[in-house]
Amino acid sequence: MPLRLDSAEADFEQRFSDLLAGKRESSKDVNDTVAGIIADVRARGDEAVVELTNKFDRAGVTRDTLAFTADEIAAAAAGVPDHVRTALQTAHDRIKSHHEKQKPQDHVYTDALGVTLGSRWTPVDAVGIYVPGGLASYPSSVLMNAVPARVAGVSRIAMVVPTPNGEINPAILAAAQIAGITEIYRIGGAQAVAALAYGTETIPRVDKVTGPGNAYVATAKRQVFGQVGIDMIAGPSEVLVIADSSANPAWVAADLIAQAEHGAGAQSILVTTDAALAGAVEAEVDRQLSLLPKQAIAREGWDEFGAIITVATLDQAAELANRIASEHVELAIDDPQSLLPAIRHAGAIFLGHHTPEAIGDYVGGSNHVLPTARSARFASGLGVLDFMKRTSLLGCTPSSLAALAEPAVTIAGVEDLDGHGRSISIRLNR
Ligand SMILES: NC(=O)c1ccc[n+]([C@@H]2O[C@H](COP(=O)([O-])OP(=O)(O)OC[C@H]3O[C@@H](n4cnc5c(N)ncnc54)[C@H](O)[C@@H]3O)[C@@H](O)[C@H]2O)c1
Ligand SMILES: N[C@H](CO)Cc1c[nH]c[nH+]1
Ligand SMILES: [Zn+2]
Repeated sequence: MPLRLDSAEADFEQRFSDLLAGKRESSKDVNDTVAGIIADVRARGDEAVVELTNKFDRAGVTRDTLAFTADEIAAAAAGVPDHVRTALQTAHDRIKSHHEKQKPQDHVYTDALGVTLGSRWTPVDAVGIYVPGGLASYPSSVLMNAVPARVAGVSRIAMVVPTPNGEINPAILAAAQIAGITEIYRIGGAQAVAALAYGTETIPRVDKVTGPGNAYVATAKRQVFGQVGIDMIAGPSEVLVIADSSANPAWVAADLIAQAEHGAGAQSILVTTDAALAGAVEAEVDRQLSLLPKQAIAREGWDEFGAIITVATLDQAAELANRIASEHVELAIDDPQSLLPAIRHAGAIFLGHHTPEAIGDYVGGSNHVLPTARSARFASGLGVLDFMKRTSLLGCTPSSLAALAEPAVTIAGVEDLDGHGRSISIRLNR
């Protein structure tokens, strides 16, 4: 049974706070396990990666088979049916076209004093992209990571993907081929993140690790941050649907199930102004779950982490959505534009009855790697800027340096840093 809350009830605030505080991702156990795995990979390199991969994924890898060969990639991709390849190519092209619009411009100008100021954008040299693959396989996540990296101009992209029982969905390799990725390793979980961050004999280290994954992957990214950059925490998937009486209960139920189906801590929440709709959606989720191939996973997620919240007004729904700061927020109302300004914290917003979140997972063109676990309060979805960095530029002439010298030397004085002051004053013709 999902949690049922009603904002009119006296204990609502307490129960809502408990929902916010609920941990789906990073228990102490996961933190400790991940710290052990990272230390092991740092100490023993390939040997640890091979051992851990065979332990957790039963992948049957050796040091020599950690990387897919070019022939393996080509053969698997060639076996993918034409309609799947076409769908992946459509997704690729739409993601690429949208992300190309995110490419930042360098900006340089000279101010009234004659000081040149500006920003220059350059790509990260080497990135590791994580493609999840424990409970499900995600060819779409290959594209969501790889396309913005390529648009940014990253020169080395190393992809990791777990191969449970030694198996890979060929569509993963077809997506990689479409996106032009050639360096691919059969590894996942915390050991893959550690290998990318610290390097092993076989896997050269990268500068940044991006991509979604389960609690082990998300925790590993947190723990290697600093050694490498990370995009954000994109952990177990979430959706929050705001619906009023204009919503179709069967459609809303289908969207809640679509996230619960991700399993491994995924969360689906309905916030509605219509108590009758709340009941209808709950019954409909039950009915649709019984038709779903992944019924057990989705039902577990819905029962454990799902919630249905009844509120008085759409403004109140928006306020709760901001406090939850969900990865995905759907506005299942007739006039989504009217509520849009009120939604301030969300990884992505889906507008109106005809925009199921799943269209954004695949072919909408926007990125599906999005901040989870309330991190949409301060983080954004994956994009081209995650694969670039901004360097500031500054240039003085003799006269603009002279004009700025006095306040600079004064501040150096109050900071008691005479060396700083001297490096400025030494240049002045006095
Ligand atoms: N936020 C996003 O953008 C986004 C996108 C796609 C998927 N997802 C999420 O990614 C996740 C994918 O999870 P998944 O499990 O299918 O694949 P995954 O690749 O993230 O995790 C599989 C790995 O977890 C590790 N692991 C599993 N159990 C372990 C244990 N007991 N101890 C140590 N390591 C262990 C193994 O190394 C295994 O290779 C889901 O939660 C899904 O919601 C998020
Ligand atoms: N909903 C997931 C997190 O945004 C992404 C995904 C990939 N494939 C299916 N779904
Ligand atoms: Zn999804």
